Amino acid sequence: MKIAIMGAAGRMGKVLIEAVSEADGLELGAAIVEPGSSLVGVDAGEMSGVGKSGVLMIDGLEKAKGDFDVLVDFTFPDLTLKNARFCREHGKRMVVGTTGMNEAEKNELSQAAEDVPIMFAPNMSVGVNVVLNLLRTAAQALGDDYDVEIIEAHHRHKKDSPSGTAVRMGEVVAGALGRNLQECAVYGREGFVGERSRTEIGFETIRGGDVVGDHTVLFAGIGERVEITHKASSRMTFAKGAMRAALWLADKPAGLYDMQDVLNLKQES
Ligand SMILES: NC(=O)C1=CN([C@@H]2O[C@H](COP(=O)(O)OP(=O)(O)OC[C@H]3O[C@@H](n4cnc5c(N)ncnc54)[C@H](OP(=O)(O)O)[C@@H]3O)[C@@H](O)[C@H]2O)C=CC1
Ligand SMILES: O=C(O)C1=N[C@H](C(=O)O)C[C@H](O)C1
Repeated sequence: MKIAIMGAAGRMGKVLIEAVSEADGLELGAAIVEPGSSLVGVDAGEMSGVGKSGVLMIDGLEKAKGDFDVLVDFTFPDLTLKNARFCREHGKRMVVGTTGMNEAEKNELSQAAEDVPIMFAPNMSVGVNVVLNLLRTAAQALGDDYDVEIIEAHHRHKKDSPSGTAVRMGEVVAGALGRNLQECAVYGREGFVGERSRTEIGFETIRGGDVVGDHTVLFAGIGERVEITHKASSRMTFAKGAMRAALWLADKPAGLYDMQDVLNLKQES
């Protein structure tokens, strides 16, 4: 199966090229960089440090049309949606890791999935997807007596906030508590904001240095606190998840899937 990597020279792009080179059953078909990039024409394997791949980087998905089966896209919302329109038109599968999409953008991605299989997840690590199930269990057991706060930390270059993973964690906890995240989320606090309401879910964001991705969900009760934490120490954990998803999509019909489908972790909510 041939893989195209969008944003090949990005933090995730480079690691994804390495992951393709290590995966059984997958082959690098194309590596796409920003138009005008000085990396156009450079060997993608050499750029990512895995040695010559024979695939020269290009600057446009249309130039790769005949060279791939699955597009792996970890970039930014506008570009991912443009690529989804292309994949829909040309019958290509997609693995999407891009975060920071608003509701309208997510809807647009699901429309593309009416015609092609797309796996879309804010975090492709096995650990985070297991944590999502732990969070559901904890929230159901602890209930409304425990205040929920979600704290995430990422590297200084991250553009979206809070992280896609933190938002998904919030959705899972809110769902388990019978709340609507859009109504109960509070993002950061500053000034004389008054006492915390009992039903809010707070989000705190830290940005700095080279933190790959830390997430903690705090359930704070009277007399005790429960903290469920995941720490990513290498982007390879996300890249391996993306490869697993690309292989999993091979025999799937059109539709929007997530990493819990790939890992067979889906639970009744
Ligand atoms: N789902 C998951 O498991 C994970 C998701 N992510 C998400 O992945 C996304 C990317 O993260 P990260 O790799 O750190 O970001 P980067 O900014 O490092 O990577 C994005 C890359 O896309 C390139 N790019 C810009 N425009 C184009 C274009 N028109 N065509 C092709 N490439 C283009 C950028 O080039 P340039 O820099 O020159 O503009 C950059 O190299 C984020 O949304 C992040 O949250 C990250 C990790 C895990
Ligand atoms: O931008 C990142 O780096 C990451 N983004 C994802 C997110 O927004 O949740 C996943 C991971 O935490 C790394």
